[in-house]
Amino acid sequence: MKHASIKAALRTAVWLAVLAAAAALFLPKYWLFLITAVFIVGVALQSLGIVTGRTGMISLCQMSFAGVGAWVTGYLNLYEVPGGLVVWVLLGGLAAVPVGIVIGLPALRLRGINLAIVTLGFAAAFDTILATITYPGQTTFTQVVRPALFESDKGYFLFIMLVYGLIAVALEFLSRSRLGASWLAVRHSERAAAAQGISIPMAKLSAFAISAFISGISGGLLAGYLGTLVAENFNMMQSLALFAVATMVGAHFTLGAIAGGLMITLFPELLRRIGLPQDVGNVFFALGAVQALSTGETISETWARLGSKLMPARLKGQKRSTATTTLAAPAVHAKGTALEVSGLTVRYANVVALDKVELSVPSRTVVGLIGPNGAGKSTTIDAITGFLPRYEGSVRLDGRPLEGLSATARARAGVRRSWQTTRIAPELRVGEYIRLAAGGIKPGEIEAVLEWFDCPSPETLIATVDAGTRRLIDVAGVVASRPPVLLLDEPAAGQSYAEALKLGERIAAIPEKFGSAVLLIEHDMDLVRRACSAITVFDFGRKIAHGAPDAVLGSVIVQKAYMGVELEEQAA
Ligand SMILES: Nc1ncnc2c1ncn2[C@@H]1O[C@H](COP(=O)(O)OP(=O)(O)OP(=O)(O)O)[C@@H](O)[C@H]1O
Repeated sequence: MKHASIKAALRTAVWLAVLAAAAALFLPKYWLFLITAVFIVGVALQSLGIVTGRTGMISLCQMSFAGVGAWVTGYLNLYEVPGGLVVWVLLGGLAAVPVGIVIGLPALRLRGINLAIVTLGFAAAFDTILATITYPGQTTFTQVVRPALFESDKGYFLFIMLVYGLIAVALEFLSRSRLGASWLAVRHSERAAAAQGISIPMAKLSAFAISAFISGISGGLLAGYLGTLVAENFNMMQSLALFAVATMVGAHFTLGAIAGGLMITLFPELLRRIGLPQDVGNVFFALGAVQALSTGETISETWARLGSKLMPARLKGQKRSTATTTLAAPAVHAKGTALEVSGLTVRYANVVALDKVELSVPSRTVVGLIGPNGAGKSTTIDAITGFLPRYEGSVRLDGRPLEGLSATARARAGVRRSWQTTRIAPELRVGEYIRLAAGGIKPGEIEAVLEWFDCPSPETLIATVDAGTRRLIDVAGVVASRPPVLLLDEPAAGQSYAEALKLGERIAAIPEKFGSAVLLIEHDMDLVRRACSAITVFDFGRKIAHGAPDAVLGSVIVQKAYMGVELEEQAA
């Protein structure tokens, strides 16, 4: 995984260096000056890519963070603080961090349009503040001093390319780190992310903080580019245009950020040359954003899709290496009852979904939980894993009550689950997902788990695998974390009959190979027979049977629950 990050980072660094050298050598002075702005805007777009593209939160105040960075840079320049532009820009970025965190706080509770209103409100408030103050050096026309080595316009272009490259490389590493994967997981499904033990507040606030830092840097770079700044450089309309372009191009991709920078910088130039009003640009950006939202695909993703069609199959990373890997020894958990549910009652308004049910899963066993549709099986899993606001009764893990713990805390304590519908972020690679799901797992162990489940190689993009395989990867991630208890909610959905039976065999072997106990919800009775040593049956929110699979599945009460009146009619 580390190897892949280094390769990706090197690739990015090399082609950016080639681009910089070609531009510096062949572009005329005026165009070089314009292209410098492209990459400064590209930095701002990269910052928005973190918060919006990667984490799925709307930020309409990104240029306000840039404004903070620019203001601090201008101030430090005015007072000739030692260190020069590099230090001032970094301090400007740091100054934007607390602002980013404060703006990020409402994101812990708000989503979508509500978060958009809050961030837009901040941008409007920032506009008002800027209208009453001036940028340091604005009235005295004090120019922000560029670093001595990069003073000329060509030099400053190379300086900007250096900064852009450093940020792009850092983001390559970040996007393949657990933090980067957790942002994508949060964007895709907050519930699934919490079930993996990810702290949602931490993921959201870190995204806002790092995004504000990079945006603050872009403001400082702009100060060095223009020399003096005015409030209009950072107003609300700039933030809105940035958001629209980021949505259109996919600013969390290095190429997308550059394409967005080109549009924002060169479009006004083009409009000026053909004599059209500048507002036409905003209309175009808005239409592009609507197009990307309605097709669900940004320009970068379209390029990637078309590019992958042209790529030879051998480069796509679908095949796992043939070398066989060995699973680590099973985890050692407490003996006795791993999971104990007593008197569990759940109501949805007038519907009693669960009525004082009892359930227990001994350690290192597989227990099936079956019942007709609406019997209360998923509700039981939701209650155990902390996804219901309230329930009556108690849930104990290795004898310890879980009441009062959030979903994240329960997952960290060792109750892990999969979902009826797969909730893996498609932008992740298989190995990144397993690492995200299983915490501090070693690369060799990731390979071994994937091999054991017959899943694609770690480098395979989730988006490229079919629904049945995604479910298998989902289960592999939960199993790889080797918790005391794992709850699998219909893991065979989307699999063929043969695949389901094979999965049944694998699930039966989980306690021995990984040390975990399993509570398995399934409708496929052949799979249940293969996997489980005991079965509990629910009907209408009550426990109606428990025991060995053959005895339970052969009992009249269970058959009646499944076939209802049909059986009564046959008996009559
Ligand atoms: N959010 C909800 N609001 C209201 N009622 C709900 C809600 N979720 C579940 N129910 C009701 O609670 C009962 C149990 O539902 P649950 O989804 O737990 O059943 P299940 O056994 O998992 O069914 P299936 O096999 O179809 O997934 C059903 O009557 C269902 O309609």
